[in-house]
Amino acid sequence: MTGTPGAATTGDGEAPERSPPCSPNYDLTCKVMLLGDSGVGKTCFLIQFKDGAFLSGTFIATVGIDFRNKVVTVDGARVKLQIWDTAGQERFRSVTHAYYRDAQALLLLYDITNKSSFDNIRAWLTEIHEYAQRDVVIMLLGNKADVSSERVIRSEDGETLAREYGVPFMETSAKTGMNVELAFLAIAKELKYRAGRQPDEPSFQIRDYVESQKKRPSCCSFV
Ligand SMILES: Nc1nc2c(ncn2[C@@H]2O[C@H](COP(=O)(O)OP(=O)(O)OP(=O)(O)O)[C@@H](O)[C@H]2O)c(=O)[nH]1
Repeated sequence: MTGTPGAATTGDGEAPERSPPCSPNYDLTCKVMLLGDSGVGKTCFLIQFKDGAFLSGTFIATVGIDFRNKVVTVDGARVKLQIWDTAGQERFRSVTHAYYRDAQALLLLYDITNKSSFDNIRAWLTEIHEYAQRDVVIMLLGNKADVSSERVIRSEDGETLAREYGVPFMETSAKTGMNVELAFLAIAKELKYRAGRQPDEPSFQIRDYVESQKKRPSCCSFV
């Protein structure tokens, strides 16, 4: 993705809503951010979810921040996800920090074929705790699960890290689409549940939901 450094580009030609409220009136509008090192696949992940397509070929790093909207229906409610795709490169960090505070959910990606992207997850979580809302929903995603021959991070390592931080985890592929929709649906369900919780409604546990729904890569998860 390209854009103007320091400014939000409007990928759909739609004006981004500043501080969208999670209001039961619209059914619901929620702001989700994609975070993680440069090259882990954030833009591809978003395009796969939005358009069902995979951007292969030359890697063009995101500049600044970009967004797309997509409406999903969960449990009878229409949830508009406003999804912000951030630049993973260090030099854009101060731009993206400004967007954290309005986010209700963060999808934090690493690349299962890139050890440093996994090692940097702790630093990302530190940053999240510094800049994001305290009750922000966080999900850890090990992307590029289709590239089993180049895997350097075991699925178990992702699971262990996620458990340590109390966040849901799954491996994904922006190329094949594995678990991409599920990641956003789980977020939408959680935010819908938080926004419109009825006294008689059973509680929604996002980690249990993800565990019960996620697909695992067809090949072994060991290296
Ligand atoms: N095989 C495979 N390749 C992927 C996957 N996701 C992304 N890629 C490739 O990884 C490279 C980087 O993808 P991007 O989506 O641009 O990465 P990014 O995280 O948005 O990078 P920044 O914009 O710099 O933060 C591209 O060459 C993609 O084609 C995936 O799930 N599987």
